[in-house]
Amino acid sequence: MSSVHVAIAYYSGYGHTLEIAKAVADGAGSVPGARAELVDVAEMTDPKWEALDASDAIVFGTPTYMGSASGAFHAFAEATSKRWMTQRWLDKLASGFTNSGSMSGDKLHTLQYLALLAAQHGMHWVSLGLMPGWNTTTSSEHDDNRLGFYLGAGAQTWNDQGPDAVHAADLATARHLGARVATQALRYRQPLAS
Ligand SMILES: Cc1cc2nc3c(=O)[nH]c(=O)nc-3n(C[C@H](O)[C@H](O)[C@H](O)COP(=O)(O)O)c2cc1C
Repeated sequence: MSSVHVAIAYYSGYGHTLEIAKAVADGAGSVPGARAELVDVAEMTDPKWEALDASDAIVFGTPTYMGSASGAFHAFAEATSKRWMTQRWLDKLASGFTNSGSMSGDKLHTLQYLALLAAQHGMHWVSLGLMPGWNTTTSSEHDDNRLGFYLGAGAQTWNDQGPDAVHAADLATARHLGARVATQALRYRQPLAS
């Protein structure tokens, strides 16, 4: 069986987004033939860059700070320009997630930014692939995709709570995203029918 490598390139200032990143990795790693690797973009090293270069898919993750990706994630994104110059990541799969204090908190802008970053690298964006939850009188905040994103996974954690308070539904949604990216990476590896 072919195997695929899903890298989760994340930043987390206070540990909340790290919990989401770990759930994405759990989901990716749960797919037979896939392995997942967490890459903290605040501490990039040559081996970490090489791991991203060698991956089949990169899932970008960052908290939303001031309506966009965090400054540290932006610094990483700027550093990827060396890869952009040679289109080193051309045709890899990509996806993304973000987490913030408010239900909206302008997270969509962060996901759109991550998708643009992927597009600049010529990567293929994998959407969340879940119907929105918590949007009828009979649904609940415990539904997968409770915040109703399509582009990637969006999570919300209370500003006065620690990382252990990350919502179980957001973790489940993140696991779904990781599994979906790994599954798509395995499909993408299949030879084209002649
Ligand atoms: C500098 C800063 C800016 C923030 N801006 C936003 C924002 O625009 N929208 C929002 O909903 N939450 C915002 N927050 C809250 C964080 O997104 C939230 O605390 C998140 O869980 C932090 O994740 P982390 O622990 O992985 O850093 C901000 C927090 C900080 C520290």
